[in-house]
Amino acid sequence: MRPLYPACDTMQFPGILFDLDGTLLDTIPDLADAANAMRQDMGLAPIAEEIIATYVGKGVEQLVIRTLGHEGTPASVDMVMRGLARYQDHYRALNGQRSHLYPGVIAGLQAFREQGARLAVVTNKGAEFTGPLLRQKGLDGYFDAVVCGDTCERKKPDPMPLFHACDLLGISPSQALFIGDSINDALAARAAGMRVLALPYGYNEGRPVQTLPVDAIVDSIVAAARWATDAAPQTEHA
Ligand SMILES: O=C(O)COP(=O)(O)O
Ligand SMILES: [Mg+2]
Repeated sequence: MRPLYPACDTMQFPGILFDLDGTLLDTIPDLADAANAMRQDMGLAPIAEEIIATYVGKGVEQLVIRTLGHEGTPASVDMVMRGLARYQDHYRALNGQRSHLYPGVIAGLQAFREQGARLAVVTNKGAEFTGPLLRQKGLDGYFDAVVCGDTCERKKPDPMPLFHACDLLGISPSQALFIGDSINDALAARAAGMRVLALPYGYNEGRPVQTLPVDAIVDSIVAAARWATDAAPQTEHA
């Protein structure tokens, strides 16, 4: 019987786009330390790392707004502006200190490279912090493109940074696989017309990863590389 989707003669996914925080690196310890240092500067008590993890995902402005509004009263614009400056100063000093790679990341990136795929990072973290962090953790050599939260006019869940990454890789969105940990990744990938996988160990703004509209949940980046070759149904590329 003819398969539903004819197999293509090139590799299944010529381009793989990766989220950063909660997908490649566990960055919560440093994000939480910086957020609590900001709170202390502003006369507020520290909050638990697990709570701050639920505030991560939509970029630094939302992290600051959510962290300052933790007690239930939304912070004023002036407070948010002051908090943002304090937070950035602290994160500049703390970035990478207690962050670490998740198991299987390096082996998974190598597996994707061996498949011949071009790789990109698409993160909502600012460029000022992303480059140094990738270098510090020995990840920078794997990627042909890095798109950050302030590279494009809009962040994930908007598809704009994903389209930009595809342009930089020289592929069409339908040729890309997105690998992330949150609703922002899933919605951005779906809006871009990409296949998408989720990792269960990241930060999905406090919601179960099983609720995400993704093609599959995989345990690690190595498992994602296996899925890309074995499990994914063949699709026709534009
Ligand atoms: O900065 C954030 O809010 C999250 O970053 P991410 O897109 O790499 O998960
Ligand atoms: Mg993430």
